[in-house]
Amino acid sequence: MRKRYGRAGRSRRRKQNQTLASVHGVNLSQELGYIELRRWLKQRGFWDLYLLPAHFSDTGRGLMITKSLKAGNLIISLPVKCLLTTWTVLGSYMGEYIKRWKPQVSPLLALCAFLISERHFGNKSLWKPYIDVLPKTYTCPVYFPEGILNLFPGPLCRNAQEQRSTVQELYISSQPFFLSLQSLFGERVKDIFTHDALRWAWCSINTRTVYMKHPQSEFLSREPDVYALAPYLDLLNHSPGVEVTAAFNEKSQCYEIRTGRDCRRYEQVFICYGPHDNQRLLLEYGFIAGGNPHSVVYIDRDVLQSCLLKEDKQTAQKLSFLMENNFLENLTFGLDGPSWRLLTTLKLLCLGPNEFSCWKKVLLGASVSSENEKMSLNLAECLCCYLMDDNNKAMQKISHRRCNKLDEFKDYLDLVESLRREERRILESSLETLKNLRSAIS
Ligand SMILES: C[S@@+](CC[C@H](N)C(=O)[O-])C[C@H]1O[C@@H](n2cnc3c(N)ncnc32)[C@H](O)[C@@H]1O
Repeated sequence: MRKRYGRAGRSRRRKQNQTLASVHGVNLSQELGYIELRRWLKQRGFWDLYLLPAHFSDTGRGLMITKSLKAGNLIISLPVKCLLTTWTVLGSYMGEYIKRWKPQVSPLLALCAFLISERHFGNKSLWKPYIDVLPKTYTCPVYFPEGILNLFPGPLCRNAQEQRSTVQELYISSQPFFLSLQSLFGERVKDIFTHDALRWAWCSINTRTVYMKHPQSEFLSREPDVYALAPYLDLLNHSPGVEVTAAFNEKSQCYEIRTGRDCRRYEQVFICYGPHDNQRLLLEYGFIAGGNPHSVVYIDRDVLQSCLLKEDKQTAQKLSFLMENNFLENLTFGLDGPSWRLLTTLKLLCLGPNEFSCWKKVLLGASVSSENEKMSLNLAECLCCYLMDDNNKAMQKISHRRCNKLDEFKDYLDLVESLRREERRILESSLETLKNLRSAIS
């Protein structure tokens, strides 16, 4: 008989279940797609009893380990036969077409074309069990509706637009090559190699490949050939705090990942995709990591300019000096306050007319005058408040969008909102640090 709980008890139980689902996940290994995938991998020499696909409430699909691991243990070792690389493509039915094509296609385009083609072949595809478990859609900016991109912070918005243009240009410039593949298909290639299909393939490669350097092929253009799609291994999610070593082992001919720390039984195993901040994670992988220690808030040049109180001839000179020396790039606030780069830039901008000759001192981290220290902290605070205001306005627009019941956009709005919330946390913390710094010098 089921136990009856009071309201507090029910709420406690719900919270416990949520924690369990986020930590332990719901085992997916009995679903047909994963049974087929594991059978297919076994035929190619990979079998792992301890690593199971599971759904986790906080990160979505990932891999759960059913035995504990010690630091240095292998998480996964995937034989080369399971990897999908440009070698696979060049050795396939598409290889002859690629080898003949001039100008040579890039490694990325070769992989995209192969993925699209294999998805199209469905049951006839040798890679079907893998293609079947790939996401059908992605949450990278190239998938975002135009109206929602404007809710991103400025620098991310620009990078997102660039990503859309990259895919659009690749689609347009690849048309002649796609047309050259016509004899492989019964249908019109225009209906197979659509913009939507290319966007899907591009995101599959961008979000899922592992780094694996291949020797330059004479049949491909000279762009770096560093991609390997790694079925099953690519179910591993990212956590900024974990340490792993990952590389192709020439001796075992397997792509291997080792854990840098102990992993507990029945928990999700994470790897680290790199020390990326949340804007980068959203741009490249379509998600953000809560509490990401690498996260920062970027300051645009025009935001900096609009916070400079009085713009005189000297300010213009200083700005062009800073720009020439690349000092206006990567100016950030982090959880521990303004970055060294930001503070140095602000100190340079706040040098008085008779302090201008001391710029080297500023670069060496020495104090020029208490007036300069005060003014640069004031400017930092002004920037922080400006960004906070921008953040509040974006949050208001997000909630306004939600009121308009645009449910189809929910996932995208959730993502922007999480990013904005994380950025607000950073700005609040930076403001606190700035207050402390100011009271320390006054
Ligand atoms: C290599 S795949 C990992 C497996 C993926 N979750 C899946 O279901 O196929 C990378 C993608 O997983 C998702 N992802 C990875 N780490 C995540 C995390 N910590 N939180 C949320 N999503 C994550 C992102 O969508 C990312 O583009």
